[in-house]
Amino acid sequence: MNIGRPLLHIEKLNFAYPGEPPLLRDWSASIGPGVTQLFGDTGSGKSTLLRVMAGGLKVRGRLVLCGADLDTAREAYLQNLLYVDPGTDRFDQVTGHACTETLRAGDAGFDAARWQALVGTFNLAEHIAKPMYMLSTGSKRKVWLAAALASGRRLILLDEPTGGLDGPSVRALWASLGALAESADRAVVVASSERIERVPLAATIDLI
Ligand SMILES: Nc1ncnc2c1ncn2[C@@H]1O[C@H](COP(=O)(O)OP(=O)(O)OP(=O)(O)O)[C@@H](O)[C@H]1O
Repeated sequence: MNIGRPLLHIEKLNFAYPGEPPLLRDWSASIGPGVTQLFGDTGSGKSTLLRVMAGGLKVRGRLVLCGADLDTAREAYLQNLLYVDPGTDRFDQVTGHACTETLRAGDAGFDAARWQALVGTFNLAEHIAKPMYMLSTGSKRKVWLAAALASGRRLILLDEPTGGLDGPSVRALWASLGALAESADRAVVVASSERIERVPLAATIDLI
């Protein structure tokens, strides 16, 4: 387990979808280095909370990532994180390569050798030049995961990352997350409705 300085501070968040009961009520947390699991049943709000952390939903409260306040330094905040909504159609019309270029833009710490190795392990070589709309759900997810796992950004947000993945890819994912679990200055938040037992967790956030 890593005990390090928190990278993401979350203070008194309040959020409700229009016409729905609140999902977050004065909710605060700190995310430190290593792997943190966001755990909860279906519908408990895991995906919503990731979207909030990624600055994609308007909330009341405060989010500060590596000293950058989402409200007052939005660009600096977003520059430090990587998140792809698994339901997005944002990349459908571009190739896996172009998608990766977008996800690594401005990321000085992006590890191109690691990315190349992941493309091999994920069996993506024959798909990476195709438009994303042609890829299966699992292959699309692998393109995003390869970019995320090779990223040098300080906060990586993964929503049910094993969804649609074959066995070897799931093992490669856990191996990469196992290495990130040792990190002293980078955080990964993994939303999952199943308890993670394959990597040592820095923390678990239970959404009940
Ligand atoms: N765009 C939306 N508008 C209104 N309600 C929404 C919207 N997105 C999600 N919800 C509701 O918010 C609640 C939390 O959903 P969310 O997808 O965040 O949960 P989750 O824990 O990620 O679930 P799952 O494990 O099924 O992905 C659910 O009741 C859901 O129906």
